[in-house]
Amino acid sequence: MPKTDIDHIKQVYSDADLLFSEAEIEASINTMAAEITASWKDKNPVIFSIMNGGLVIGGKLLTKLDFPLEAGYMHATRYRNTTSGHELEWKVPPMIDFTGRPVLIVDDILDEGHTLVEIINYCQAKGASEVKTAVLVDKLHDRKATPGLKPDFAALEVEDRYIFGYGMDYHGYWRNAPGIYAVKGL
Ligand SMILES: O=P(O)(O)OC[C@H]1O[C@H](OP(=O)(O)OP(=O)(O)O)[C@H](O)[C@@H]1O
Ligand code: HPA
Repeated sequence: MPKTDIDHIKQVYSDADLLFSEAEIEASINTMAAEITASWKDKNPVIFSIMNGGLVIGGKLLTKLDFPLEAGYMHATRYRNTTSGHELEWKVPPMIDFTGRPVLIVDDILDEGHTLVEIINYCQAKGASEVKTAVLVDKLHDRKATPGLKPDFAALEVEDRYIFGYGMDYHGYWRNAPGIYAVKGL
C-alpha cells in the first residue's frame, strides 16, 4: 500500500470492527495497574516502554503506578509498519542502567511474542535481576514463539485478527484510535 493512500487509511478505520471501547480499555488498564502495584511496589524497578507501540499503554499505565520507579523506553521493531513480522530490528537501546534491578517491559501487544522474547533475553543478558512483561493485549492463537507463551500481566485478550488503536498501527496509522479495532478481512 503506498504510504500516501490516505483514502485507504480512512476506509480501513470506517470499515473496522470495534473490539473494545475506550471505557472498557481504561477499566482493564486500571485492573492491570492494580495487579502490578500489588506485586511490584517495593521492588524499585525500571519500567521500559517499547516504542512505538508501547507509547500509549506506557503513558496510560505509568501514572497509575504510584510507587518509586524509573521509566524509560527502548525502540525495537519487527513489523516495520507492515502487517506481518520479520527479524527484530533495534533502533534505540535502553538508556537507563538496570544492572541488578528488576525490569518491567511494557508493550501494546504480545502477538507471536518474538519481540518480547528477544527483549527479555537482552535484558537478562545485560544483568537485570528479573524481567517481567505487561501488555495491553495478548492475542490468542497457537503460533507463539514458544508454546504457551504468556505475558506476566495483560489488560485484555483479543481474538486472532489484525488490530489497531491505543498504540497499535495499521501501516503506521491509527495508533491514535481511541479504541481497539480489528481490520475488516484481516
Ligand atoms: O509478538 P510479536 O509478533 O513479536 O509482535 C508484537 C510487536 O509488534 C509490534 O511492534 P512493531 O514491530 O510493529 O513495531 P511498532 O511498535 O513500531 O509498531 C508491537 O508493538 C509489538 O512490539
Ligand atoms: O495485530 C497487530 N496489530 C498491530 N500491531 C501488531 N504487531 C503485532 N501484531 C499486531
